[in-house]
Amino acid sequence: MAFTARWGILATGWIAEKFTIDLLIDPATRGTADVAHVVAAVASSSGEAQARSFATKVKAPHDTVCYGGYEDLVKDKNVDIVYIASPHSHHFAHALLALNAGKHVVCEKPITVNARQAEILYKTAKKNNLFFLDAVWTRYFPLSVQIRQIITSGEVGEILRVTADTSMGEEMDDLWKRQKRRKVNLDLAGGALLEIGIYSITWIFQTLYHTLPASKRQPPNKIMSHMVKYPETGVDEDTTFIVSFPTSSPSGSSGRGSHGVGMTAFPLATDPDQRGTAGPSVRIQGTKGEIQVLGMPFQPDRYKVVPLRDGDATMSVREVLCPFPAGGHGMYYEADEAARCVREGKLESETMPWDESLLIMKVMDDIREQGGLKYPDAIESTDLH
Ligand SMILES: NC(=O)C1=CN([C@@H]2O[C@H](COP(=O)(O)OP(=O)(O)OC[C@H]3O[C@@H](n4cnc5c(N)ncnc54)[C@H](OP(=O)(O)O)[C@@H]3O)[C@@H](O)[C@H]2O)C=CC1
Ligand SMILES: O=C1OC[C@@H](O)[C@H](O)[C@H]1O
Repeated sequence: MAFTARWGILATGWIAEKFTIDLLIDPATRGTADVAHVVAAVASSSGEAQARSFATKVKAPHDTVCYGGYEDLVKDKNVDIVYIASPHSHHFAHALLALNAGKHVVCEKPITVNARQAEILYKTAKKNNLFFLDAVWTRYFPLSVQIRQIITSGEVGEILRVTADTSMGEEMDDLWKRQKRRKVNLDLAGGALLEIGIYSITWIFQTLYHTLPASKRQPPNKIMSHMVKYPETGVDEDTTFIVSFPTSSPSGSSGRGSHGVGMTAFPLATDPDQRGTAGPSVRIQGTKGEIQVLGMPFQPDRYKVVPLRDGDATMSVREVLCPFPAGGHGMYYEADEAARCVREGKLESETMPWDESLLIMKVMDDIREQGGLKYPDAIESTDLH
């Protein structure tokens, strides 16, 4: 009998819609039989009518309860897990609200503005015996699981370098002046690094750090970066970084270490013609070959394993397709992971342990400090007024 997770959706913006539609897709379509999901409630800070309109738009069941405020949602006894989909400037406050009301939490990326806030959330989850998931969706894709397995199998050798580029090809003034977007708003913790650079960091961490045995994982020993600001608002529009690790994957025994080169930008494009002619967005380079990830780093749907030529004519390139079943966006994989963890009484997922999530926030803090990107005190603070 499948375990059914009862979800409460906090906020009704762009990603909340994608996530909720995915939750409503029959898990059988992706071969999942052990967990299921119901959308128990939806809350909008813009009022109950907005929550109702969202529920109708995503085709939530008629008995989905709609609230005109987040405080009511977290009190709902029929909600097990709250999905936080507000801007990241507000994740700290909203996740704390849910944890203090005794709810498990799945929080959109980046989980907070800085590591200090993330640390408080994880401590609170632990103290209250609640599950908390850093919902950086790509990590939970079968494609990511398969790639991590290929690395740990040793097939592509010792991984020495990873490059990852998450750049959207968007016009800055259009983003800001015409669309008034959250993504470039300093008050909402906008900027390329936190918004999309986190995917480049995710690839660096899930390949160079997470694939090591837990006992051999060590924090980066060097972080270098270059940041370009968007003058209108002061957020970063273009950031490049190198993150070095003392040991290399998969064995962790080599003294060579490894490094990841991450790129992220709004005005430049990873895939300028949207036909993939620029090549892989992520390259995971090992001593016996490499894995090339195709498609944008946040939602890739295929990868190639390319052996290093060593004269063996039998070696060939293998391309693996990982489509998203039932027309889904791919967010159901993180939902399934959360439901499984809650069913098993786990507080954290092995796919994204709390200490790794915290380390990623620390790397972003470091890069921001190097670039002089500070957000207003109101959203960097750990005090809630
Ligand atoms: N995993 C992924 O692929 C993606 C993740 N994200 C992440 O999800 C979060 C939300 O992004 P997105 O959906 O694009 O954002 P939107 O601006 O589309 O939606 C955010 C929603 O948050 C609520 N909200 C609460 N407080 C505020 C506030 N002060 N200002 C604005 N909105 C507020 C509003 O909902 P209401 O009025 O109903 O309360 C609003 O609609 C971000 O942290 C982002 O990084 C974003 C895009 C893709
Ligand atoms: O997090 C994200 O991933 C998907 C992108 O389309 C989106 O702009 C970004 O916010």
